[in-house]
Order: sequence, then C-alpha cells, then structure tokens
Amino acid sequence: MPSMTPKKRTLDSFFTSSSPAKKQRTEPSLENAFNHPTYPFPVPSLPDTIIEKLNTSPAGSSKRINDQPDLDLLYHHSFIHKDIARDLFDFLRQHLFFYRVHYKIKRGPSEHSISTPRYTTVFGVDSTSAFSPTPSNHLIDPLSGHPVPKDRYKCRPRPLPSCLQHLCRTTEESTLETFNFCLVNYYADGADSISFHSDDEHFLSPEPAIASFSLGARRDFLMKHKAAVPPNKDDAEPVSSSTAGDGKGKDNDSSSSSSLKFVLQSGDMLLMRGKTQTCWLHSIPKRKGVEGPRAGRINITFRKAVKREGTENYYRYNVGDGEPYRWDEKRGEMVVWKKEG
Ligand SMILES: O=C(O)CCC(=O)C(=O)O
Ligand SMILES: [Fe+2]
Repeated sequence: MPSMTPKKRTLDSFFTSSSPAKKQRTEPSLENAFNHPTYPFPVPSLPDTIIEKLNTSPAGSSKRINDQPDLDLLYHHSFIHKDIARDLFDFLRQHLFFYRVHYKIKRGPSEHSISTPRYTTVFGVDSTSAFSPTPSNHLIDPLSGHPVPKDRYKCRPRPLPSCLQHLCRTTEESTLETFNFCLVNYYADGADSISFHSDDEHFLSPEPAIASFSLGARRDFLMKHKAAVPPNKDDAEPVSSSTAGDGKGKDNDSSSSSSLKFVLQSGDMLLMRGKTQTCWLHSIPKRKGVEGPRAGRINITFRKAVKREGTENYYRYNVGDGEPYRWDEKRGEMVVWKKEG
C-alpha cells in the first residue's frame, strides 16, 4: 500500500526501528550498529549530519520522462543533497559487505560460468514473509505473526540495516510506492558494468516501480526499447549525444531512435515504472577512462518482490556462496573479509 502520510512507517517489517540518537553524532557509531545473524559484521548507523539531510530529500527537481512508447520515468536530479552525497557514498562503501558472485548458466547443451562484473549485496524479503521488529529481526508470517519455518527459504534473508532504512523511507514517501528489497551494486571503475537487461521478473509486482540511486562517479545509463533490439545484437550501444540540461541524450541514428542515454550523477534517482521494465532494457556499459581513486560508483535500487522465488533469486545472484568483501581504505580497494580469530 502506498504511504500517503509523510513520515508514516509504511512497512514495519522492513523498517525495523532504529533508536533516536541522544546527542548529535557526526561519526559512524558501532554503539548503535545494526547486526543480524546473517551479517558477516555489524553495520554502524549513519552520522546524524547525514540523517538530517536525508530526511529533507528530495533536494533537487524532478522531471517526468514519458515521451517514448511504453516509457515512464521520473528523473530526480540530486534527490540526495549534493553536500551529503559523497559522505553517504563513503559511508556505504566503507561499512557494507559486498560479494563478487560467480554462477553457471545453461545455454543450449553447454554450461557457462559467469562472473558478475561488479560487487553486489542485497537486503530484504518478499511480501509473503516479514522481519519481526528490532532487535531480533527474525522471519515471521506477516498475517499470523508466527515464525516462518526454517526450510521455507534456501537462502537466509537479511533485514535492511538502519543506514539504508532512512533512504528507503524517504523514497517511499516521495514516490508513494512501497519496497521490500534493496539491491546495492558497487562499480569499482569503468571495467565494472551491468549488461542490457530488464527487471521484469515474474516475482515482482506487475508494472514494478524501481527506484534507482547513483552515488559516486558519473556513469552512463543506457536504455533501449525491446522492439528495437535486432536479434543477436543485444549489446549494441546507442551513439548518443552528451547530456544537456535534464541529463538525457538521444541517439541521432533513426534506426535506433528509441535509445536513450542518461549521465547519472551522484545523488540522482531514477524511478522506472509502468511498462518501462516490460518494454525497455537498461545497462551501465563499461567505460574506458573511469579509473583512479574517484572511479567508484554505488547504485542502490529499491524494489518490491511479492513471491518467495524473488527472495531466492535475489540472494543467489547478489550474495551467492562466496566470501564477503569489505572496503580497505589504505589499499583503496575491496578485499576479502575474514572473521578474526
Ligand atoms: O547501476 C545502475 O544504475 C543500474 C543497476 C541495475 O540496473 C540493476 O541492478 O538492476
Ligand atoms: Fe536493472
């Protein structure tokens, strides 16, 4: 159900409460850290300076983009205030655990090994289950409140840490949508990418609304209509002009007139909704020259899954069965995290 009242808790199971800070915190604090048996390590709460600014989001203006067939976007330039976007990026990169997922797919008779070309992590559970309130956060049936049997999921769903709850809540209030999943991508540099795909899985609500945030380095976000994709040419990129004003560039080539390019900047939010996922593909292509200490980009998407399979799928492809990675500030890269002792 959409939340109609500002600051109302719309999905209690997902937004487990975080205790209000007594005095202003400017540094991440492990004292109020969010922990759960499924987490490799606890995730601190956000400094108050970031929370205060987040609570007043969206900061910038928004523009509806629906001038193409089957497209319905709401593009928020600077949803997150410019003056906290970098701090939020640094905080999330520093304190979240990420994975580099490997999996096998069958194409025809042969099996292929795929290595996801970016770091990923995921939190949430589909709407057939819920997390009980903090501090225990165990899985319950949302109707009866009874614990969910241990064998209901092969994966182990993880509650959203408080540092992402604020953004989720603000996004729900702004979009009047509700979300129960948060996927986070970390693109270390221009060699990391996501290929053309649509998030039109059967386990999402029909015509899903997906709110997608960018933090850190600017990257191109390409879109193309599925009807314009020639067979076996599904990774062709539009030759697009650079951004002007609203950040939207359009291909001049009439054979792919429904290709779009957005140069997403730190703090931007793109809400994709309506038939967008059914009819359009999107990607973050690899980019030469995006390298060095400021090359990292975080993408956060909020979504709503309504079937159990959604939970299994998201954990399989965004957590997998490998080691967690954690940002190493001295080395300036993600390193495999090992439990001490
Ligand atoms: O990084 C982005 O902006 C897009 C990510 C995306 O499309 C996805 O995670 O499904
Ligand atoms: Fe996507």
